[in-house]
Amino acid sequence: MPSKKALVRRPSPRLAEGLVTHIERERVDADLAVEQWEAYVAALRTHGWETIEVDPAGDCPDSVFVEDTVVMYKNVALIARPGAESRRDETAGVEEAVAGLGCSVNWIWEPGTLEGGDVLKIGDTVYVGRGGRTNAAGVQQLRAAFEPLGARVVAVPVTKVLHLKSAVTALPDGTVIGHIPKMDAPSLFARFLPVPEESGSHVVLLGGDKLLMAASAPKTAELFADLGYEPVVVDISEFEKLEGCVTCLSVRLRGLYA
Ligand SMILES: NC(=O)NCCC[C@H](N)C(=O)O
Repeated sequence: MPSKKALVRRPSPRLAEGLVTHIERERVDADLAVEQWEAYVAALRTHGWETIEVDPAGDCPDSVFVEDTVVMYKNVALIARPGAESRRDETAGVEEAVAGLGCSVNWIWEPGTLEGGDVLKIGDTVYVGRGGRTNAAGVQQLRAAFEPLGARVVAVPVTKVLHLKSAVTALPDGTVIGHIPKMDAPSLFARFLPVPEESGSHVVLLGGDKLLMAASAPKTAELFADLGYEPVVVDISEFEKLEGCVTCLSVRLRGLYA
């Protein structure tokens, strides 16, 4: 039976200093951010996920975006090497957490850079965004780590958004969803459904028909409900101001031998 454990990481008191690359900086309400994070974690728990808090990294403003620090495939945790230098200190605590859970640990090494937000897994196909945070050496190292385990790694150019998963994720049946104006190469995806809002392209699969989504994508939530899915909506406005989305606030550990 697949594990239903998920890593999360409490927001740093320095959250408001987090990086902003493709959008204008807006003031972040740190108290509201903590409330929203708690509601996000509660939504995971309500839907059967055991959440594991990685030790907070108070000095790292972006550490709440825990997805960027590690990529899981089967029982292997590939520790990222963030393209953003200010995020490099985030990985130590995550490495400790995944090793403690019994994962086999591997690493992206210099000169490689890779952030987990650039990696979208659909079954054994692993799409990796080559963009501002993940370089060619990072893509090569991801291939070398996961192809021997049975993955097929597909590299995707990303120039318009922060990470691949800022532009596309996938429904439970593997249909890729994305907001076309933010995508470089929609034709790379064989079964593709366009969505009307940028943040509508981000879903976390909670199990069954349930999709965790941001409150900022009401039209897409309606579209998914009409297709027989059950949107579970959370407000993550304070994280969106820092280019975060629902996917980046957790790492689901689905391949663990629990
Ligand atoms: N996977 C993600 O979408 N991560 C969002 C990271 C946002 C953070 N402010 C950053 O620029 O690194």
